[in-house]
Order: sequence, then C-alpha cells, then structure tokens
Amino acid sequence: MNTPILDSIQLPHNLRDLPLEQLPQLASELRTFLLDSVGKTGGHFASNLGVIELTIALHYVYNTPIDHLVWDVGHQSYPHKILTGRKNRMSSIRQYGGLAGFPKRSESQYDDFGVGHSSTSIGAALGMAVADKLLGNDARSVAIIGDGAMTAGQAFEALNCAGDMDANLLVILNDNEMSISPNVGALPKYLASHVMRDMRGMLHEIKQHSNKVLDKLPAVKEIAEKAETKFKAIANEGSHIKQSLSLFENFGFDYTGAVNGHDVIQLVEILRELRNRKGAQLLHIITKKGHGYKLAENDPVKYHAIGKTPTPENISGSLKTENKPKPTYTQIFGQWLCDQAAADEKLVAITPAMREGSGLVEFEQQFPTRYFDVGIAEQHAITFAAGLACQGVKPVVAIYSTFLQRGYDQLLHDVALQNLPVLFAIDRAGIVGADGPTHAGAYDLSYLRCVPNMVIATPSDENECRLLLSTCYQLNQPSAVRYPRGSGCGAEVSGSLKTVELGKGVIRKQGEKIALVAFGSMVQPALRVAETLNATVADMRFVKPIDVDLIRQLAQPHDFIVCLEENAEMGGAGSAVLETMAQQGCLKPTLLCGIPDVVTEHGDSAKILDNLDLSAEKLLVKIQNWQKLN
Ligand SMILES: Cc1ncc(C[n+]2csc(CCOP(=O)(O)OP(=O)(O)O)c2C)c(N)n1
Ligand SMILES: CC(=O)[C@@H](O)[C@H](O)COP(=O)(O)O
Ligand SMILES: [Mg+2]
Repeated sequence: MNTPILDSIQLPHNLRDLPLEQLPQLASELRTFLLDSVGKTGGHFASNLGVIELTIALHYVYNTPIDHLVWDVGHQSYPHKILTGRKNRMSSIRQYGGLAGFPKRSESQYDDFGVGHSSTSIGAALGMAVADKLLGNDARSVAIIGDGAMTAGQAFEALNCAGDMDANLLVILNDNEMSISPNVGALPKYLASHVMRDMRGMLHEIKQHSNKVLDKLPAVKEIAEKAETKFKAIANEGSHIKQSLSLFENFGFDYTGAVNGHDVIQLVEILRELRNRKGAQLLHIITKKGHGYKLAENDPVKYHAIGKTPTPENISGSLKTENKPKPTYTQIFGQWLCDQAAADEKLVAITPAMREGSGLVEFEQQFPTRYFDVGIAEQHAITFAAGLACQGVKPVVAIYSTFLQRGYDQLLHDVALQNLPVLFAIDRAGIVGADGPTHAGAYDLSYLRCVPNMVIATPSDENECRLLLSTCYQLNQPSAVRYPRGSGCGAEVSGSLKTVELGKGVIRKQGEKIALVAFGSMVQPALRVAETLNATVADMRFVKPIDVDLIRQLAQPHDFIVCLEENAEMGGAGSAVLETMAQQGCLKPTLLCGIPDVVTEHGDSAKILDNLDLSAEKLLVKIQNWQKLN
C-alpha cells in the first residue's frame, strides 16, 4: 500500500510538522489504509470513513494529548487510533488481547475518555474543561458528537450546563443525517433545514473574511452585527424554525456552521480560530457517513459495521460445514413480534435507535403505525412505553441489556411501581464479544431482580425464547425476557403463541449428588457438564418469580448445588437461588458460576466465556475442584 505521508506519522506531533497543503493527500492515504484494515478485521466502518478529515484537522490544530478530544460513542475513533501510535496494531482491533473498538483510557494517553455508550462526550469534555480551569492547566477540551448521539437527553443536560458556565469548550456536531438507521425526530429535521445550513454557512464565510477589518472599525462592526441579527430573522421567515436560527445559541453557545466536514483545509482554518475563542463554542459540520467508499455512502445502514473478511483461517468449523446458518435470537424475537402483533392489534414496538440490531426491520414494514423509533433515548423509550400502557396499549420495548442500564429509573419509577404491562425484550444479554465491556449485558438480572412487580425470564434455547416471550406478553404486569447475542443450540421453533406456567422451571436431566441450577444460555453447557458428572440439570426458566418448589425439590436429595448464569454473580440468579434455599431452610453447599466482579474483556465470546470459567470444559474442572474442597 502506497501511503508515504501516513507512514511518516508515528504520533500527532509528526502530523503537526506537515505543511497544510499535504493534509488532503494524508486524508486520502488514511482512507486507503482504513479501507484495507477494517476490510480485513471487520468493525465499525462507515462512521470512521466520515471523520477522516475531521480527525486530521483536530490533531493538526489541537495540542493532543494535552488538549482533550472526547469522541462520542467512540465507534468513529479508528482514524484517531491510527494517528496516535496504534496504526500497526489496527489488525488486532476488537480481537482478544488487541486494540479495543472504542477509546479506552488504559490503551493510550490520547484516549481521554472511555466510551461505547452514546451522548456522554459533552458532559465529559465539560468536566475536563472545568477541571483544567480549577487546576490552572492550559488545555482545551473538544467533544465530537454525532447527530444521532445528539438526540439523547444526556447530551442536552450537558449543553444546558455548559451554556451557563464560564468554561472553554468546543462541541463539534458531526451531522451526517444518520444514526445507525436514518436519524429520527424533530432535531434532525431542524438540523437538515437548508435555510439554516445555507444561511449559516454564508454568515460564517462573510464573518471570516471581514473580521480582521471590522475589528479595526468598531462602529462598522456594530452595524455588521445588527445586520447579522436581521439576517437571522429573515432566515427564520419561511423556514420551519420559528423561534431562533440556532437552537445552540439559545443554549449559550457561539454557533459556527454549517461547514463541509470533508474540506480538511477549511476545517483547520476554522478550528484554529475556535481554539482561541473563550466560552462555549459549537461547530456544526456536515459529513457523509461512508465518505469515499461508494458502497458505504449508498447504504450506510449496512456498512455501519462490517464483518471480518472470511479467510480459511478465520472460518470456524461450524461455518464450514453448515449450509444454512442458525437463526439468531434477534430473528426469533423479530418473528415472534410480527406473529404476536398480527394476533393482537394493541401491540406496539419501541426501539431506542436500534431497529436493525433489535430485529425490528420486518415489524416496521408490516406494522408501520405501531412501530416507534424514539432516537437514542432509552429513558424516554421506557417512560413513553409506560404512557402507552396506561391507555391500554401493549408496548414491547426492544432493547439491548447494556442500553437498558440507561433507563433504570424509568423502568422502576414509571413502569414497575405502577405495575404497568410493558414487556422488555432484552437482547445482547451476557457477553457480547468484540464490543467488549461497555456493551456487555452482564448486569440485568442483578438490577432487575430487586424491582417490584417485575417478571424475569431466561430462555435456554430458541423455542424457549418464543414460549417465554408469549408467556410474558400475556401478563398484566412488567416483564423482561433476556436472551444472548447470536444464535443458540439451533432448537426447532414452533410457530405457535403457546405459553408456559409462570414461575415454573423444568428438570432437563435427572442425576444424583449434584444439581446444576441453570439459567438461560447456561443450560446447554450445564447439560454437557452433567454428562460427565451424572448431575441433575434444572432449566429454571424464570429468575423472578423463582420456582421455590423446584429449588426445595433440588436441594433435598442433592449434596451440592451449582448455579449457572451469564450475568454478574453478585445479586444475580444464583443469589436468588441461595436466598430461596436459606429462606426455605434447605441450604446446601452452593457454588455460584457467573460473571465475577471484574471488567470483562473484548474479543471472541467463546474465548471470554472460557476465561471466565463459563465454558463447559472450564465449568467441569471448576465444579470438580470445588467438590473436592467440600
Ligand atoms: C446509549 C446508547 N444507545 C445506543 C447505542 C448504539 N449506537 C451506537 S452508534 C449509534 C448511532 C450514532 O449515531 P451518530 O452519533 O450520529 O454517529 P454516526 O454513526 O452517524 O457517525 C447507536 C444508536 C449506543 N452506543 N449507546
Ligand atoms: C457502537 C454501537 O453501540 C453499536 O454499533 C454496537 O456495536 C452494535 O452492536 P451489535 O453488533 O451487537 O448490534
Ligand atoms: Mg450521525
């Protein structure tokens, strides 16, 4: 690959030594490198192509790592990683032991803030700006946030705070009109107003060209500023922006834009100016997701993230032999949702900006009026569901386990305390693989168990998933069905909407001495372990209400109890089993096998589970060693 300028950059100070006119060539080389590298490893793709010019301009103008760059979500941080000493390790990105897919403080001093969830950048950069001021540090703080991430309440909480504080902060709004799917809501419409874009762009250019002259002529400058105000008022006329040309100015920010985010030279000039300005600044740039790679430009949804290029080495055994891939839990859910919606016209589905990932594409096509993408707004998604449920509509909130953390108070205060029948379809529960700890669904059983009125179901295979979704949907109270990323054991799935008895588990294998009390994804490994140990295996189906009779029935004839779950051991399903045995007076020596109190790693899920002693092989050894001690 011919990338001589890129190859000359070890760290950002090398970049800052380049003449300005070489930056477009650098952008082109960086794009070539990125296409090749992510093409091989897989990973987040289109967003990275869209910020190449911006990343170069930022490191060119800002004195990184003294100055702070805070990337929102962080899925667009690959060009930043390449320019900050990690180019040679890009081949390891998102793999076990390799570079993380998101900025990570322990990975590099250039990664100012660990991230993965959206809409934290403005708050974090503001915190840094205020801290630097308190400590007397000469440093600048920049938050880089996408238009999708900007739809979240947390971003607005930070804007609200920053606009009324005397902090030097630059927020760069990277507007590509896309979240993972097309961005939704009133904000994108506002940002997309051509009147606003054109007028603001013109104003910026006029101001740029005349500022030096005007500074020397205060009276003329005053007239020019009055003209600008008038100009804004005219821009308002005929546009659907009735109150103000710039929302952000009303929040106390100086607004610059909208400018072309792919013109690296112009970006440098603007950033140089903004770096020296005091107070809260907002730069609105327009970019194209997937810029420079036609396939991604034309289908940014598909190219938001891409898989690894298959090679003989990385095609797993199962992939080689199987003709038809197993359906994922997401697909099982998506199919159930359509079937249940056909049977009940009161069903509506809500997603906080995860239509594709949560399996709602088909549902949106079949039931467009009953489909709600509320933007990256998990808190709102849940309160909105509560409101719908108050009126007798039956909401299903399709949400990743990790993102449900954002809506915890809403789940408790708005849904559970009022005992409203909202069904949470919790995807990506447990270890998620390449995205790593920020996206691990490791905590939902612990944080849901203590919520009153809540029913929690943990399907052990694809058919169970459908059965438990139907069961929970029929309830007149809040409920959650949590299932893992990817596919299960490939169980045959019935097309019916049959239900099972609430709060009752089933014995899958009868053995002796040891009872394996398994939840969800751990039932299959438990069955494998049980072959060698001649143990009993219970598929508990529900964490809440837990099957007290079954636990008593298991505890009495067995000498040892082993609880298995893909959730934090602390406060999780195993804790529920222990509590029940203690309360029922049938406590037996018990081993909890779940996710220990550590930050999990990124990489292949099977490898991570093995490291956590949750593979069948490691479980067997762990149980046998523990038995020897008891
Ligand atoms: C709290 C939270 N909810 C959902 C997501 C999933 N997610 C990751 S990127 C993304 C879209 C972000 O859009 P934008 O900020 O505009 O960046 P772009 O992808 O357009 O570059 C979403 C919804 C997340 N990371 N965090
Ligand atoms: C950055 C982000 O949060 C999403 O793009 C996430 O990586 C999607 O994860 P899945 O691949 O599990 O849908
Ligand atoms: Mg976007």
